[in-house]
Amino acid sequence: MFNATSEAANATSTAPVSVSALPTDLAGLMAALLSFGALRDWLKLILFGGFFETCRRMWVNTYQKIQNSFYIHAAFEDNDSCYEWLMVWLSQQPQWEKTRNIAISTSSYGKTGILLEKAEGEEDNTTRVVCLPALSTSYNIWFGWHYVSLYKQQDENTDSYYKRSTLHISIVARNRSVLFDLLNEARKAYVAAQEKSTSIYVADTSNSWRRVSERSKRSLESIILEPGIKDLLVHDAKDFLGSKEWYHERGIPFRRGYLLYGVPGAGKTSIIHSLAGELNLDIYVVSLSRLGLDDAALGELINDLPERCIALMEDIDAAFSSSINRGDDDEDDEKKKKSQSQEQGPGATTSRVSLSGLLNALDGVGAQEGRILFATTNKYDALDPALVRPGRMDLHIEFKMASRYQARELFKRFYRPDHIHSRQSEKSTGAKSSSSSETAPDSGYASVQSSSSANSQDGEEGDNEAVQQFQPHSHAGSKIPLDVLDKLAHEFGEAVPERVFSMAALQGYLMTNKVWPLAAVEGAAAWIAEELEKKAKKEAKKAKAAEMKEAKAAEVKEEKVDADSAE
Ligand SMILES: Nc1ncnc2c1ncn2[C@@H]1O[C@H](COP(=O)(O)OP(=O)(O)OP(=O)(O)O)[C@@H](O)[C@H]1O
Repeated sequence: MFNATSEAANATSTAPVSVSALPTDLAGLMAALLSFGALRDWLKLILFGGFFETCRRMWVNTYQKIQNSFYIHAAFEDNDSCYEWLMVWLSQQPQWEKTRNIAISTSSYGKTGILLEKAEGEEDNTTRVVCLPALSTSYNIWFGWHYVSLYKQQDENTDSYYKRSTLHISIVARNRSVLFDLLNEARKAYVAAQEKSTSIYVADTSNSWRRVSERSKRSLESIILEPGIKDLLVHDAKDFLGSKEWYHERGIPFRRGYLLYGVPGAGKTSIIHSLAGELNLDIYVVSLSRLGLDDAALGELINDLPERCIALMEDIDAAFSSSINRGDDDEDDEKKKKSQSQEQGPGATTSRVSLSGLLNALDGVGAQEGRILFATTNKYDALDPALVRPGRMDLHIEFKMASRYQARELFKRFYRPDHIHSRQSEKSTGAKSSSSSETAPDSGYASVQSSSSANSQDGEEGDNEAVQQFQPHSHAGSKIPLDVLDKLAHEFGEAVPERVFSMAALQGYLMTNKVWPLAAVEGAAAWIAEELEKKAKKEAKKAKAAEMKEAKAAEVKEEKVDADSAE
């Protein structure tokens, strides 16, 4: 039966048409074409197919139009601040907690996220994790009365190792103001989460800024500088940030640069972090010696800085002169450089940024307005005058070795009872504070030291030796009365020679007597003598090395003269 039918069909479709019978008019032509069975079927298929496709497209277009008239769509790229605001906001939404398909990240913001439990044997744990949208997954949540759909998508077209992703948001709303309400709320959540920390950004391999960590804010009181320096910096930076109009009216580029120079370990980096916390600014670290960074990439990075931020360039001298080392540590640096070049392979250079590239990036046409630049160096004289001229680096501040005043204040701050520390930090964040002249109740194991002070003055110090050797790395601070503390601080200040040790070195020494102020004072003279001896040895070694180098150079010169005269 089947064969009979198909044969009949073949007979119809393959019937020969004589060429002489070909019609000449259009109707005849159509009739002739339609006389081919297969062609007729194809035509029907095309007509029906076309009809249905047109209907489908009309439906999709109409649906999209209807949807667009009810929805607001917005896209947020992950290198933009808005993206981070939304992540913080999202991680705080109660509805978000019920989401089952999520991405987990340890990059929490401030106190957002879930605090993980301590592992066995671990003393403390501060690791928090946040639940973020997973890639290629749709989520629906409510923002007030508005239905919000979220979708995170990865950009597959980028060549770099780090793939960008974009968060798409659709809100059921006829008015765009809802989107801005959401952004306002997200930003507030972000600022609140950041209240006690500063975000640090660095450039990734594709030259985009990426938030890599956050640091707890450090109070300005914890940085001890000569009187007036901190105030100068804080007032100058605050004044600058509030003077946008003033700059614009006078046609002066709205940028400010600070150059902090001087000995290592004097507090240059610390004051920058502290100031960032005080001014509520994030820090963008520009690493001039990053492999692969060239003039164009640097310009791009500087242009991409947000309007209010701190751009930090540490050791700005090192980027332009490979022969420059950091002070005393010539040998260490030489070793470091060698191992770096071995790691990076042959032919790898530390930086391809030129001085003119940096100058252009700093104040070229595209340079971001409103940013504060902080540059640090240990080699002030090695810097090109063009780099440090006003307009690029407006304020130059020298950081010296510790004075007696600084040593005294460091001691007081180091051993101050904990409750005064916390009151001070409350004060620095604007909370109520009480008089600092309050005396702490003298109890607890640190008071063993106080009594030991009395004992030792009486010549009975043997019994406490074992206690003193135990250096508890605990959370408890000293509980010494403030008047005793002042007295000990004065003694410590007197023992420390003026402008010989860095603040970092003094802090390092006090760390060896973490909760024993008296032991710190008593041991200061011995420590100082030891350190001075080490310094003298180092100097002598350095002088000898320089002498040998000179002698070798003279020898080579002599040999050359001999060779020339022999010729
Ligand atoms: N003036 C200071 N007041 C309080 N602490 C200080 C001071 N200077 C240094 N320190 C302490 O010493 C350590 C090193 O300080 P910091 O990194 O800020 O020094 P630096 O001048 O930036 O050094 P480098 O030039 O090597 O980068 C920090 O832990 C900091 O707490």
